[in-house]
Amino acid sequence: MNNVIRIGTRDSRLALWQAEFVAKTLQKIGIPTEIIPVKSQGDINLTTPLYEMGIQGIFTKTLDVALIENKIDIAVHSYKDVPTTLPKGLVIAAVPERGNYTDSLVSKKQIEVRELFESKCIIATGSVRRKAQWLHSYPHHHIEPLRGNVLTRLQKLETHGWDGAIFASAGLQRLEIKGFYSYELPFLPAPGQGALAIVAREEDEKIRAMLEPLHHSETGLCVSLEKTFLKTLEGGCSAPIACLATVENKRGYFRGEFYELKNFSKVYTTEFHFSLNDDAHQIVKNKAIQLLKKKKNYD
Ligand SMILES: NCc1[nH]cc(CCC(=O)O)c1CC(=O)O
Repeated sequence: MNNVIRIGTRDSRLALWQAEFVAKTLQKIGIPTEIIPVKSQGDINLTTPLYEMGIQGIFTKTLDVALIENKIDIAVHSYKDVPTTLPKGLVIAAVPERGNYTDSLVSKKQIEVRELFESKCIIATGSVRRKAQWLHSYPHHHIEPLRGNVLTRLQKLETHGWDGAIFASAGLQRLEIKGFYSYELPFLPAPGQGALAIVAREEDEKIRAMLEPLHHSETGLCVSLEKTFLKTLEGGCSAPIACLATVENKRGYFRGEFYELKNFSKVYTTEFHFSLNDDAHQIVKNKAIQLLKKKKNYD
């Protein structure tokens, strides 16, 4: 290898922004980079809802292969798109500081809270988590399926008669979306939302060392706890899952929930503090198992 880090990324505008962000950060510390965009299966098939495709890591697979075949040195992903288990030989080498982790409702017209309660609104989202959370709050609304990258989804919102669509706030901010109204929602996010994962080959010590300055350890801990929560629950149910770990004044705080698939009015929630010295992963695992037991008692 010469000294240029080859950065692989999906070719959506958001993915390219994120890869360029990592490239700039590396350049600032004197490391030259080259960006190599790659098309992913998740971007090619835009009609099937993701949760029906039944493939883990649909957005990351092509880049995993490129890494293993040594065509790129690192892959930059949205952390939430990275499956709970990476292919053998690959590791998350760095997690930069998290951006905005919230979801936002985006609309063409201004929306008043009163309207949400009084009207039968049509809201578009392709995410079963967002659908569950939205219908939990507004059971009288209708959800329309919506897939595609951020810009495609905004174009569809522009041309359809929907009242709004739900997006990750981080994506809207990174692409500096203008011309729409947007409202941050109080929902718990998808595990890892708003954070990036920089994946490298496990054996590539040199690259891993170069990435170390980009790692934000609090973000790294929080998002990996969120993935542990997801992984533990995934073993026991296929329900929509949301959670958020935060650290304030050296103290951790975790909130998690999952929804009954056939009845979104039913939600199982947990919240607890964790200390940064504890085995926080074990605590999260135990709390997730307790939550699954609660569901079994109810069934
Ligand atoms: N599902 C696709 C995806 N993966 C990451 C983001 C945005 C950035 C992030 O959440 O980290 C998005 C767009 C969205 O959910 O609206």
